[in-house]
Amino acid sequence: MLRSQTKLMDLGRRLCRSIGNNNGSNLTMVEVDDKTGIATLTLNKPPVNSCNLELLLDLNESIKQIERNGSRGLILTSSNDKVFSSGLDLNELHQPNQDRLIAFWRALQDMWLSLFLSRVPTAAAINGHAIAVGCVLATACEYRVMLPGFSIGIHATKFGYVVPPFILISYLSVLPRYIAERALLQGKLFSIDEALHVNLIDEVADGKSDAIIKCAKFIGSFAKTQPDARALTKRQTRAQDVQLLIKDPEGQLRESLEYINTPFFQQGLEVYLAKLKSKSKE
Ligand SMILES: CCCCCCCCCCC/C=C/C(=O)SCCNC(=O)CCNC(=O)[C@H](O)C(C)(C)COP(=O)(O)OP(=O)(O)OC[C@H]1O[C@@H](n2cnc3c(N)ncnc32)[C@H](O)[C@@H]1OP(=O)(O)O
Repeated sequence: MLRSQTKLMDLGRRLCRSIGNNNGSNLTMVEVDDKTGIATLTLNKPPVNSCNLELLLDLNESIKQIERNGSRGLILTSSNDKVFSSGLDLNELHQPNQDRLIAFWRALQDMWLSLFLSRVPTAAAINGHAIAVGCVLATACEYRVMLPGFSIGIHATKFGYVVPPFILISYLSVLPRYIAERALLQGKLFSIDEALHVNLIDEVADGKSDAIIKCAKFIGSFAKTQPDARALTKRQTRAQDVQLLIKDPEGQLRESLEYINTPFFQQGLEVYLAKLKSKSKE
């Protein structure tokens, strides 16, 4: 092999370094680009990145790991080329074991706070459908780039789910109130053109690598800012949004659990899950 070829291969190997998140699972993967210092955090729970307890814990650990290792930014994406995330794993909510449900909802609240308040610049390369909490993951980031042909939004009310305040806030942090309210009440899923029109997403990309490049460019726009000043300013800007969850996480947990355990919610969920299963068998 030519020396120049070996050099190129070494460079390729050096460009992205995988870092673990200490728990040895592959539910999320983190790779840091050695050149830019930007970490790509990939959701990797087949088939559709539905967020169960393990994925939420793993995601939270990876976000913290990225902050600890001094990465310059975080790009959230998916290993599935059709689905960014299908939202909460509905099996976690259906006839739940109460201890697991408590752990699950705590993990959801904690993960959202970690991502929403992350010290580093965050961007989502949305390379597939981003449904309900899938959309919440994207809106917790500071910037969104999406590929055409997919849907994004929170359609909970269509299926009889009330949305908890932090999910509401993740919409209100990127959309004007009247648009957020209307979309939530309609249970609307946005096409890419609609999402771009209301600024639910910032840019359209023509492929995953293009989306990652655009996200990296956004993160690069903070190169001349002082990281601590940026992080503190972000925290202050978002302080009101997180007040409820930070001041009273257990109260928020209790309210959600009470609602999830109602026969009304459980019956509706049963019908929805059956529909989802029969659709996937068509
Ligand atoms: C006052 C306080 C109130 C508190 C209230 C708290 C409780 C309410 C919570 C309200 C907020 C809700 C948030 C959520 O995130 S709920 C999740 C909503 N998500 C969905 O509805 C997505 C459903 N899925 C789809 O539409 C499609 O799967 C998708 C477009 C994402 C992909 O389609 P595709 O054709 O590629 O894949 P399949 O549909 O064949 O799915 C493959 C298998 O995966 C299963 N699946 C899909 N999504 C989920 C899910 N979210 N949870 C669990 N399982 C899911 C699907 O059934 C298939 O399974 P099988 O292969 O086994 O049949």
